[in-house]
Amino acid sequence: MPDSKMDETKKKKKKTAECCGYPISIFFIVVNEFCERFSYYGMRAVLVLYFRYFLLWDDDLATSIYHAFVALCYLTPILGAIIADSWLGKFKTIIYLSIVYAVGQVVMAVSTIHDITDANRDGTPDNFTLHIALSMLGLVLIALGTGGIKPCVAAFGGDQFQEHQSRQLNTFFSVFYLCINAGSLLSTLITPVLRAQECGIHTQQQCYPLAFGVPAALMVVSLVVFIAGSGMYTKTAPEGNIMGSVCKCIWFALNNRFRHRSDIYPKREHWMDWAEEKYDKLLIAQIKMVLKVLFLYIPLPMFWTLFDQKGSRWTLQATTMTGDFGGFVLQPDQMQTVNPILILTLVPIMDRIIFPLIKKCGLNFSPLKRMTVGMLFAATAFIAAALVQMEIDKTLPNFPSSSESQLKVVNMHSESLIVTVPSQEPLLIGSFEVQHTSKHTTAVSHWCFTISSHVVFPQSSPDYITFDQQDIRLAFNTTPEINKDLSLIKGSRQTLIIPSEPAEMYLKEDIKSKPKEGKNAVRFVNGWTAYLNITNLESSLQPSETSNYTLVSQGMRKFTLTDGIQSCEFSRKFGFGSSYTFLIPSDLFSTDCESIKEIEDMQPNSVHMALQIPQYFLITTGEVMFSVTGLQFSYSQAPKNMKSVLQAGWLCTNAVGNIIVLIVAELGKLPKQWAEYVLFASLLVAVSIIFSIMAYFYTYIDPAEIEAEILKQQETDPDKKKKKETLEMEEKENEQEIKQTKI
Ligand SMILES: N[C@@H](Cc1ccc(O)cc1)C(=O)NCC(=O)O
Repeated sequence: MPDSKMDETKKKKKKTAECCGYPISIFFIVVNEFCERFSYYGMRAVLVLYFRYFLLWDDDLATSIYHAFVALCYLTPILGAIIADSWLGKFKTIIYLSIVYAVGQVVMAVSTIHDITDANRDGTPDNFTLHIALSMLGLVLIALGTGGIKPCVAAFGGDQFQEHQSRQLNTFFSVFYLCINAGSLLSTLITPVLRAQECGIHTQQQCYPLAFGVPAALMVVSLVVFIAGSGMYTKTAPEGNIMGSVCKCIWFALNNRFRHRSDIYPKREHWMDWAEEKYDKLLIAQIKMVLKVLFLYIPLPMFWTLFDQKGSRWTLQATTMTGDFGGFVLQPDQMQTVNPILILTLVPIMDRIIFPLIKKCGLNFSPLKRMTVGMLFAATAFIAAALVQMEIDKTLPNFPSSSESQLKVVNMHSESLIVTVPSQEPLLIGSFEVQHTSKHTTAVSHWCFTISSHVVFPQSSPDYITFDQQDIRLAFNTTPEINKDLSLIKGSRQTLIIPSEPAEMYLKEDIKSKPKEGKNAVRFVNGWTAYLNITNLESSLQPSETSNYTLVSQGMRKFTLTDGIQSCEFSRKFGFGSSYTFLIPSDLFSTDCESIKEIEDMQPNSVHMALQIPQYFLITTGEVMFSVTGLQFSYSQAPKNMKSVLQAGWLCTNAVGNIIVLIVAELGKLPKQWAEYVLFASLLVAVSIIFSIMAYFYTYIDPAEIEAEILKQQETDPDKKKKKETLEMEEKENEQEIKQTKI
């Protein structure tokens, strides 16, 4: 009896312990997956912050390395699958690669301990090279581990089920997906909190070691749980270098087909049948099964291209919205946790209610149909995102185009001022002219000119619009008229600060996009007669000086202003994404900071983050239909000895999707974000139509049945023995050739 058939028979005969119809070993596998996903997503949640604020990389480098790491995590599954199916088997591969993974997590956690190189005890590492080297080593090990075990764990879980448990097998993939999301949800909530703690041996710093240490510990737990179930698993042994045989067989078929390209040779049903002269029918049939599924996967990366943008584009969209939900405040990046929360509710609803209902209605909602509908849901999610974006666009400030400049004038002089700019009506700006709005006074002694350079200043240099003596005139009631040469940078917003001594006026550049991460940009103009120290600002402010912007989070923020002798406190509640210039008058301390006036440079965000819930709902419904079904489909349609390989193929669609996101992000963007969302939605609709046509021609198979059928035929086939002998002889010849070449 052939080995493979013997394994199959053994599997059928072996009675596995069951609970409610499920093999007990499944419990260890789903707990293992929960811990592993906790470890992976927990580490990922704080990774960019670690790059940015611990290693002090800039935004671009931090995000590029982050995306490269994620892409690597989805490319390594193919390696894990080859090791499992051809060499070690799934069980050993999971154990060995989990050890690599856990070591990687520990190395990563160690790399975040600032004290290991902080000899001067100033709270910052002294040897960044060591921290970078350790963290890169850690990340490579993690990518190898997490990607390597990923295709094996799902397939190994599937292997635990026996033939009579096909209903339970389908449920397993849903439960598996639930565990992934429960683990990731918990960790994305917990690790940022751990990071926000302070810890350290010599100095107290943000606690990255804890934020990375807990995921490392969970990975060790994951490994221990998996080993604990060791005695209960059904383990299928690898059948030699299957990937090598597959490649050789395909190569032979292609070559043979080419050699017999003339019309005199009779056609064969499939191009792989040209390998029949040399290779086993079973292997050819198995390769055909895998190729058929892999061909079907070609359009799938487009789904992931849209799906993975919820972590980037949608989070950026959230930074231009407000997250005040009354009882609690949601930060823009926390909005992503809506996805696993919805998964935890939608998977049971789909499995228990929606799919059975569809079945009851007599509709055949086959896996490939589900996946197509999932893609359409994702496309609709992007239409919803485009509609939200249009609402946001209505509230965004009118930023200058690349050929325009915007100028604002702030008059801190004691007299009113008339400003004249060519082709604009002269404007009168009172001294600290104020409108009383609620508790705080709002200065209205400013406004914006939007100046199109090509219209008003045709003689200007390419980068600057230069106001010459005649161009801008500032007239006070008593002071003589002042003319000023000003250089306005094209595409920027600038503020002309006129201090108490107007001749010392100067330009200060304004923020010209929404502040990052939904924060608020604030700055102060010092109208007090001496230097001032203000909490949260980098350095003290000289008289008449304007500080750079500092970013503050949403909520009540307190600033203490002191000149070294006197001090007062100024508090203000901030929303999301606003920008303010605070004018400090000369009566600051006598009014106990009450006289500080604010200029709203940029309105706080007004569109609510709750508007993103429909798009999250749609994309998550799409994910349940597409991803859970895809996982199940990849397992059910794969031959017994190539289950991990097809799982890896499935994960590869995700890697390609991620790479497309990277390319699209680098290539030019459409001028309007909503248009980009509509473009992506249209592309996915087009791709899902192609996929549905491909799916229409796909015939579902039962690989085990086909394999058994072929084996039965081969028992009675006299040619088979001959072919096997030829194959073995050729392999020997090959080996000898290699030996001789070496000599
Ligand atoms: N739904 C995702 C998991 C997830 C969790 C948290 C997020 O902020 C985003 C995504 C999922 O199930 N992915 C599959 C996997 O194997 O990780």
